[in-house]
Amino acid sequence: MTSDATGGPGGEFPDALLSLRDLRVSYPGKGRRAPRARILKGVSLDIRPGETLGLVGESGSGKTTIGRAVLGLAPVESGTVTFAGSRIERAGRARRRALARDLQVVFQDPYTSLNPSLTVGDTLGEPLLGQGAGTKEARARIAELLERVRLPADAAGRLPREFSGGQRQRVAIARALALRPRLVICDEPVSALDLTTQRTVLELLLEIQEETRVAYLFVTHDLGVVRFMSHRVAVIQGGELVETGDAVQVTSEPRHPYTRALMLAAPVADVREQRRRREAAELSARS
Ligand SMILES: Nc1ncnc2c1ncn2[C@@H]1O[C@H](COP(=O)(O)OP(=O)(O)OP(=O)(O)O)[C@@H](O)[C@H]1O
Repeated sequence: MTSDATGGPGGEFPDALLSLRDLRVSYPGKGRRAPRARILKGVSLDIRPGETLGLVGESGSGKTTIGRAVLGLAPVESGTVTFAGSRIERAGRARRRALARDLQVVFQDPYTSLNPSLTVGDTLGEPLLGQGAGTKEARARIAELLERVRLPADAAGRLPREFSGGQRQRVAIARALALRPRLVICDEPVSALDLTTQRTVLELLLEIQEETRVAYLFVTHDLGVVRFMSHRVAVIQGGELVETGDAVQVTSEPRHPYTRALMLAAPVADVREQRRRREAAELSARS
């Protein structure tokens, strides 16, 4: 079966910024004779400019692998990845370097994703200088970025260890934004943060999207977060997309049994809300 989060039956989004078609990723088996481990089994999805596609599914379902395949970090067996009109699934190193202008990533763990020996200024300056900016231009852009993510200007001279998890994640976001990308892959960007900090970082990402029209592929296992952030949601199970659609519709009236099960498994503090969800899921299962 081919999984599909495109514009509908045969209805691709003609204005898509990123399109995956029948994408298959597999890794060599562990032993010499072991079969390859098939991780993505024919995934198709579209993301339009300025849009957030939330990608949800349980641990091991292949969410991160989709992001890695787009970034050229997972072995694509077959299928296509088209970004801004060009096929990139087999892009070499030079093309990848050029693509870094438009395609960036924010990882889950702000404690390991930043180089501990680089100051925040050097962390933000690296991509700018690497793409040919002059020192003065880079310095101005660093100041702008720090202000954008609401860090003080003197943060530039400090090391990551001097910052909290939420502040570090804001540095990681600033670094991803440095080159004004068109798409940022956000791989569980708030899962390592406490709830209040999560909210601040998510709101920051939304503000930035409003200002810049950046698109996000937003990977998360948290249905509350996905609903808050996404325009559309794709649900992945065992390397296949099982349901896709408008974020509110998928999270409040899921059609696929797997999505319903995910919804029921999602922790909610409020017992009445838990009951409401269960009843809604049962109703929708009957209809
Ligand atoms: N380099 C690799 N070699 C072999 N198998 C891999 C490799 N990377 C990932 N996998 C396997 O691919 C499957 C999907 O992993 P992936 O990280 O995409 O899942 P996920 O949905 O992002 O999970 P999580 O929410 O736990 O991060 C897992 O079974 C994982 O063990």
